[in-house]
Amino acid sequence: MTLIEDIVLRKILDSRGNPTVEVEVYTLNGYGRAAAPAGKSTGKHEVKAYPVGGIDKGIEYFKERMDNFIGMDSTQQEDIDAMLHEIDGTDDFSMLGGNIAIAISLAVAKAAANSMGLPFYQYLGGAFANRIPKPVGNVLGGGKHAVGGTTIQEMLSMALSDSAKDNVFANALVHKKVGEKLRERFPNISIGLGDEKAWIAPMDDIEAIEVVVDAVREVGEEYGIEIKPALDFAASSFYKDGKYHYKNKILTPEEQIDFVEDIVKNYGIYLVEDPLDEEDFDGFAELTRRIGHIAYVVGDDIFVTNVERIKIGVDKGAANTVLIKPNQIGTLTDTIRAIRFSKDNGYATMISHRSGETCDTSIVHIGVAFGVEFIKTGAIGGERIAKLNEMIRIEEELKGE
Ligand SMILES: C=C(OP(=O)(O)O)C(=O)O
Ligand SMILES: [Mg+2]
Repeated sequence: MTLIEDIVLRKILDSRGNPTVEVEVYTLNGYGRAAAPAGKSTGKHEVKAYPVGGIDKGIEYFKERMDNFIGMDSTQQEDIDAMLHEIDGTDDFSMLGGNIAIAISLAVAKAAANSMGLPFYQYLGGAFANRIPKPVGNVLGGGKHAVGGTTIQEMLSMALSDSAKDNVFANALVHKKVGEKLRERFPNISIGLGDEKAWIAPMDDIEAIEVVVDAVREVGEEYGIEIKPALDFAASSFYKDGKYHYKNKILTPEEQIDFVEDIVKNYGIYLVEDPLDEEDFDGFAELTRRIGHIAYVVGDDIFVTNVERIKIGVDKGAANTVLIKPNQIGTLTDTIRAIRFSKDNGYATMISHRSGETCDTSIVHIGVAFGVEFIKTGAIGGERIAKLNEMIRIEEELKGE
């Protein structure tokens, strides 16, 4: 019943209007579909999204080797993912493409879940899959995701109540409130949205942080919900020649650590992602010593969902939270290993969308299945609300409503 009968790959649009890959897997009585997202501020150590020659080349490469998968049991995820590694034959998916690998890997798992009549999160996590990660939503930003915005890539709202529904709505209200503040401040300028549908405005980083911190406080007070501000610096994007290049200043690595520490302490920032360059494990460790007791220090580009790199972080005490992006590593098995390894070593986890997205909701299900603490998947926007609304549905299901 769970044996794979067919696999279909196609090119579809992502939220930036670029091509991405969607995969359908059929068993005798089940079906699963998954699509890959696309990063823009990608980590140097991520697997290759596509082989040289692009998406078409990767699809062709898979089709020539698809017979290996026909007849395999879709419930044997480790075997499926081992086969993906085997047909690729490299350690960075540079022949098949990590995006094609992850879409196949997830579509197989979804087909298995569907064949067994289970919701995806329950198939993956079993009876104890009952906690919804807290949503962390991008409300104002810049970096590589927006021309003319802040240097810091993302300024986010983290609603922390026990209700996923209230949290999702609270983050959307913070987004709205930030928009109102920007319109008041820039009455004669058109204000836009970046790749993740966060606002973009011509402000320096501190001005923008102040707008977000105020919006978070006001919405929190109005609705009686605990909401905290968070930042994703994506610092590798503006680290050049040993220095951090902001719009209005250039900082040495030591000054960057002081700057992040000051911001966290002065503005009550509860989570900082990629505050330093992706190779600076020692800097991450120093910053974690200084602020790790009051804030989540998250590694994205530095860890790239890769157990080998997370292990270096654990050994050095770098960061206290791991960002989980399935397409950074290319298979569901490797993603789950990264989550488990992080948790076993006392790190928190945050599963994440990419700046280029589809309406695929797999990250929500993985987050619920494995007790991931946070999920970063925007505050508004079609491809973002696809995931946020899925959280609301799963919460209802878990409560038996
Ligand atoms: C979501 C992010 O951006 P991208 O997908 O462009 O890497 C991020 O840096 O956390
Ligand atoms: Mg990031």
